[in-house]
Amino acid sequence: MVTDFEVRAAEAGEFDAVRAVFSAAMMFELTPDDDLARQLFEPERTLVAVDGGEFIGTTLALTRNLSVPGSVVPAAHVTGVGVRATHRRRGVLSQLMGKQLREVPEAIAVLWASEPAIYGRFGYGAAAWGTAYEVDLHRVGPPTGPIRPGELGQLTPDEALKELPRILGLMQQVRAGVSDRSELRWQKHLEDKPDDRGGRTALRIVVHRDETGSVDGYAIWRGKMVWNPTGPAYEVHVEELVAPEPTAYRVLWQHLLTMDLSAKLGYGYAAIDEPLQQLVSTPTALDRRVTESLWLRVTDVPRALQQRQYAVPVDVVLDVTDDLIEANTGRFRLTASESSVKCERTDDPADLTVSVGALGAVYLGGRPLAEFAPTGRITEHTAGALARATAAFGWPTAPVSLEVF
Ligand SMILES: CC(=O)SCCNC(=O)CCNC(=O)[C@H](O)C(C)(C)COP(=O)(O)OP(=O)(O)OC[C@H]1O[C@@H](n2cnc3c(N)ncnc32)[C@H](O)[C@@H]1OP(=O)(O)O
Repeated sequence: MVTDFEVRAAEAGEFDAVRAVFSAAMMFELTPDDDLARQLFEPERTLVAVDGGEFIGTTLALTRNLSVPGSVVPAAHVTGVGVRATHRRRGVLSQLMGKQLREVPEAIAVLWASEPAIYGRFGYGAAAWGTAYEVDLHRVGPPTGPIRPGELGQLTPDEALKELPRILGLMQQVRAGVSDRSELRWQKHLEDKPDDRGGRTALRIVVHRDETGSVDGYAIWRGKMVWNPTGPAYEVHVEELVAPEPTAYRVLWQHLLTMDLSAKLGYGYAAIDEPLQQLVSTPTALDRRVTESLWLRVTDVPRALQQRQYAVPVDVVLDVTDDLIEANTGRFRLTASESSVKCERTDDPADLTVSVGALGAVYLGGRPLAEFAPTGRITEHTAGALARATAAFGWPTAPVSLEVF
């Protein structure tokens, strides 16, 4: 064990040192200056492990909101987790993560994991599962239907900065798991540095307009020119498609799936229940690969359970186990009706014992609570309580996370 290192909040001037640790751990080259990333740096929400003056580990908690069933709430967006290879497996991450999870003011924390094996031990659960598509455009059978002249248009990044945040906000009302973006974060999202294009074109931002001319959906994509001996086989790479309104959704996908010269389309952020599967004639041509996307950690049980909505009324006493956060352990009564939700500590006997990791996994309504019973992470003490709680924690649409942060 490394025992003589210090874990503390970063200081304003330590952006470069923090970035150097993370880039070394993740094996990517630093770009010379990244002005927007520097402006987005939140030193007081960044923890560093320092050993004799050397930075050996980091973790960041970004200040952002996340949609959860029936609401949009603050969620610590954890990223930048890295420990120098020379100091691995000596407890550095454990110290950083323990301090971070005990101290963040938000009732939940979320992250995308580089490797799924890392975060379960810290009480995170895989709360949203995403689907990556690699679409065979010759086979897929795209959606069909009329497209009015003027219904589709293209925006510059500056124009997009004015229109897109509103659409993302509407999307947060439709699906859990969607993170908001501040103006600065939107600028970073649309920054489009040539080095980040991976051999593809610059960003193209296509929008759908409703009959009044108002933007109600958008797609951000890039193309890649590919010529085979037999002819063109271009690739369309969709980076984001947000269209909560059904016509906008259909028309945008119709547009992208019928792009001239193209043979393949890639999209990495589809939901498990992505409606596109119902709109194409050959869903198998979407070639779907399912992976965990958003991991979620409940850091304050009563506050977290009280700030989401439930699919059906419920009254259940949960006995929560949590090895890391003492205040989370014990019995809590969750009472939810159509008009109110309450979660309070209680001395009443437990209906269910549940690990904090299982609570995180079901928090966004993407996994059934009952799935965890055979794993030992949930025990039923009152007959029928598991079925009732499973129905309440579920949600009609699956959560989706639209970006790796
Ligand atoms: C949200 C994000 O930013 S995702 C990015 C995560 N970062 C990376 O993947 C970069 C490369 N890797 C690293 O920087 C480091 O190896 C880390 C951060 C993954 C782990 O840091 P360490 O300081 O080595 O972790 P630490 O010593 O505290 O390990 C705690 C436990 O987790 C286990 N563990 C650590 N890393 C891994 C891993 N990649 N896979 C499986 N288990 C792991 C350890 O074996 C240890 O288990 P134990 O308690 O049973 O002995």
